[in-house]
Order: sequence, then structure tokens, then C-alpha cells
Amino acid sequence: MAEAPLDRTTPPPDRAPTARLEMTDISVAFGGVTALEAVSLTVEPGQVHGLIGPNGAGKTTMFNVACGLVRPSSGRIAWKGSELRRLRPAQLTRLGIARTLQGVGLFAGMTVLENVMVGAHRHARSGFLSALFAIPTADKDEERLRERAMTALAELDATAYAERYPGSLPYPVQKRVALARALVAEPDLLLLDEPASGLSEDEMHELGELIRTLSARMSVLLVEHHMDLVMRVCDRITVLDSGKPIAVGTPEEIRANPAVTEAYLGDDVDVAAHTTEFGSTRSETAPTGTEGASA
Ligand SMILES: Nc1ncnc2c1ncn2[C@@H]1O[C@H](COP(=O)(O)OP(=O)(O)OP(=O)(O)O)[C@@H](O)[C@H]1O
Repeated sequence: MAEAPLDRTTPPPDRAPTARLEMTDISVAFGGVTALEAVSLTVEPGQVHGLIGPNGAGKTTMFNVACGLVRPSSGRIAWKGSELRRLRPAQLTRLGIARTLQGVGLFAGMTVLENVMVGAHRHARSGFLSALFAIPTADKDEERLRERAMTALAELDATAYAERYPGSLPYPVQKRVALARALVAEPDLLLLDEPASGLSEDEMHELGELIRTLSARMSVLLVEHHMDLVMRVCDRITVLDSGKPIAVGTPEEIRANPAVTEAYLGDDVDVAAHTTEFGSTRSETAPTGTEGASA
């Protein structure tokens, strides 16, 4: 049984008014494979924008364009009203954009607290490394970083794990830590790639509440297979099929759109009922270790 949508009231006035991501006519080809063909998507300030579609539709490719991991063969990207030739992963934090990727990507050799501090480096005057390794001139920065990281962990209810190493923690906790690391930089835009994978129903519910809470202070782009979550938390949804956009609208409009239902035929997602069966063809298996991905 689907839950009622979460509150989508008018954004509070303190929300960054220009935090709009506009991706226009984005095309991507991998060798001979066209992954995206003229896809446009705008994440409005303070909105949660869902990106859905059946397997192979191009969601991850579009997400990777948004976080600079894939360079589009054509198209335009504008962030806060300024056109960017392309987004580069190394620029994201400075631009006020944070992301979590599929999996968790935490550093196995750092504690949870240190992992989260990595995400805060744009706020450290003396640079993250000097702060992390407590070079004397950076003492104040390190203290500030630590406080910010502890605040982010508290928001994710993960303070108790601060001194633990990620590999010793259950996968859902690792995911919360990865989200804390993204939040600690106080981004204006948060990019989430399948944040619900590997979570239980209760954890997914909490994630939905959290995403709605976060949308009071940042815009969110959400790529997700769990239709319940998408329908509950998103203000708008873009649907891709075979690399092309087939629908954009509110959850209600998307649910009622026959083209969307048709695109999902043969998939195990019932869009109209906005429920998702677990144990789908997608792997929900939690990895046992951590990845050495960058922040
Ligand atoms: N690095 C790559 N090299 C070649 N083809 C790729 C690459 N990445 C994606 N593709 C192809 O591009 C298309 C879109 O893939 P993408 O992963 O973006 O879809 P998706 O909607 O995220 O799918 P899924 O839900 O299964 O993760 C698919 O046909 C895929 O096989």
C-alpha cells in the first residue's frame, strides 16, 4: 500500500533562489550506442526532481553528466543562471553541488568522521589536508570541520559511528555516512543516485522524510528505481525511455500517463500503483566492503 505524499508546501524564503540546474538537449553516445538523445531536464530551486525510466533508459548517464563524470556530445548546462562549458567533478563542491553515487564510495582507511570531513573542504580556509592532519596553522579550521562533520552525522543519526571505520558498519549505515559527507559542504544542489538501494522499507521511509527536509535548503536530483519513494518525495519527475524523454510532470501526472506505463511494461515496476516489488532484476545486494572512490 502506497504512503501519502510528503509535504510539498511552498519553499521557505531562505532557500537559494538561483539554485537552478538546467540541462538542455543533452546527447551522449558511447561508441555506437546512443545513451541520451536531446534530453532536457531542469531542477528548480528547492525542488526534488526525480529521474526515472526502465533499465537502460539513460538515467545514470544523465546523472553522470550532471556531476561531470560524462561529457555530453552536445547540449548545454547552466547552473545558477551561468552556462558551463562542462561540469567537472573537481569543481562540484566549489559550485555548491554535492553527490552520492551508487554504492557508498567511502575511504576504507579513514574513520567515519574523517570521511565526512573530506566533504567539507570548501569551507576550510587552510585547505582540507592541513586541517585533517592537524597542521598547527589549521587548528581552527580542523575544529570547525570537525564540528560541521559531527552536525552532518547528527542529522543522519550516525554520530555514534564517528570513530568507526566504514567497512565495519552495516551497508545502510555506510549509505547514511556517504550522505552526511555530501551534506557537510552545505550544497545548493544534491545529486542522489539510487540512495534507496539496499535499504529496508523503514529506512526508505526515513530517507524520504530526510529528502523532503533537505529540500527546504537545497535542490535535489533523485535517480531512483523505488517508485514509492519517487512518487512520495518528488515535486517533478522526468521519465526517460531508450535515451529519450517521454514525460515530465508531477507525480500525479506521471502516474496517469499511459506512455509511462507502457515504457515500464515488462519491467517489474507498477507506475500506476506507484509500488515497487523488491527482489527485482536489479541487484539489491549490499556490498561487503567499501570502495576507494573519491569524495
Ligand atoms: N560506459 C558505457 N559504454 C557503453 N555503453 C554504455 C555505457 N554506459 C551506459 N551505456 C549504455 O547506455 C544506455 C543507458 O545506460 P544507463 O546506465 O544510463 O541507463 P540507466 O537508465 O541508468 O539503466 P539502469 O536502470 O539499468 O541502471 C544503455 O544502453 C547502456 O548499455
